[in-house]
Amino acid sequence: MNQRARPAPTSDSPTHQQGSLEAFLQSKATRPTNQSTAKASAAISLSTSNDLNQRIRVCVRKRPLNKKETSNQEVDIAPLRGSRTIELNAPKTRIDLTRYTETHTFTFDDTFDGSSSNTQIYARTAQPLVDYIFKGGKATCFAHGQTGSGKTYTMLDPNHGLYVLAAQDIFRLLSSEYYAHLSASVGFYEIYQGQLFDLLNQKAKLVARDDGNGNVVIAGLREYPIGSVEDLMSVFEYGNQGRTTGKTGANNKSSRSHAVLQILLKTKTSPAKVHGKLSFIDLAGSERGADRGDANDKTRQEGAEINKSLLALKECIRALDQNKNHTPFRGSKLTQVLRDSFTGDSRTCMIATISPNNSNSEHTLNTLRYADRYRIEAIQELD
Ligand SMILES: Nc1ncnc2c1ncn2[C@@H]1O[C@H](COP(=O)(O)OP(=O)(O)OP(=O)(O)O)[C@@H](O)[C@H]1O
Repeated sequence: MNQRARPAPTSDSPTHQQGSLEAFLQSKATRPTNQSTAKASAAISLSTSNDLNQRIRVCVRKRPLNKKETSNQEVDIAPLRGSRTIELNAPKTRIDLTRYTETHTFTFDDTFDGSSSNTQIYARTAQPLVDYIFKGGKATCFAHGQTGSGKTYTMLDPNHGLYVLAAQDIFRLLSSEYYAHLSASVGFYEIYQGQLFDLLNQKAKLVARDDGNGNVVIAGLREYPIGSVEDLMSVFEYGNQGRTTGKTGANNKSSRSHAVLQILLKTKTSPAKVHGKLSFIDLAGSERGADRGDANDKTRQEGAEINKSLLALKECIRALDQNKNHTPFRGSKLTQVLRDSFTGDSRTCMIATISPNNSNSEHTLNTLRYADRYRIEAIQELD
């Protein structure tokens, strides 16, 4: 039986029992903060090597086999070959029921296996983006992959997600005299069933608009000033409690929405100007009917909407890949919001997350193919 971790909002009337962000932060102020997770990270190199300075980087992260997969005697069918190449040995069955293996090989900017930590991944994915926003740019780091493959673990894990590691560097840089004119603030929203909801403002409905210069503006989004890593973690904790998750056959705490956490660097002038923006996007996972387990209507409807928006994202990647004049960004709220991550001089890092086991080979091939398309787009840009 499918169980929801918490009630999900309906499209036109989001349900939420959350108090305000201020009340939440006040209640936390009386509790000790988790200092151990906010240790200063290794020194950031402001002159990152050239291979990390591409406009688009595409990396793959393979998670370890989980307990269930191991006890089902599943095996890892996606060995890494060096630091950039991954092989997928997909099990196949012929019409006469004989079995064979189909091998696919892909090369990306970086590949990581189950032994890689978030800190190692951060250094090759989001850290260069932190550098970039301090130089005045816009950057996006997003995770894409099937349900249960490790997107949330990578991007938005409350203690060691890439956003925490980025915040450690951001506040270290902000504490230097060189950046004394800048301050940070955070916005956090989810895209659920084709609509935007503010996770820092009791799920108020938001509207995505084009500002006329090709920039996407989320009208009404609450931006909360933050002065430390602990501040950001508390604000995130509050917002994350409102995020729509549910239990599916593939993941006990599956994200049923796309979540966007954006950290803004602003000048301390009046009015303040946006100096740089870094968005972390944790996409809801692509799923098949079987992944949903014993799903109710709502879970099925959510799954259909998730797949529809991810399909729109794939259409955009395909259009970019084929150099089409028109890229269908208007195809979904997700692609509308992601639009300025794909165009202009913004920097983007896609982390394609995959499951290693044989029964997910179809999904894994699909994820690797789209990540590959996106990378070809990046290479064409360089030519
Ligand atoms: N690299 C990893 N090392 C150890 N455990 C991991 C790793 N990646 C994911 N996991 C574990 O696998 C489970 C699923 O991960 P996660 O929730 O991040 O998947 P997801 O891709 O965000 O799924 P969904 O799309 O359903 O939200 C979690 O229990 C998580 O802790």
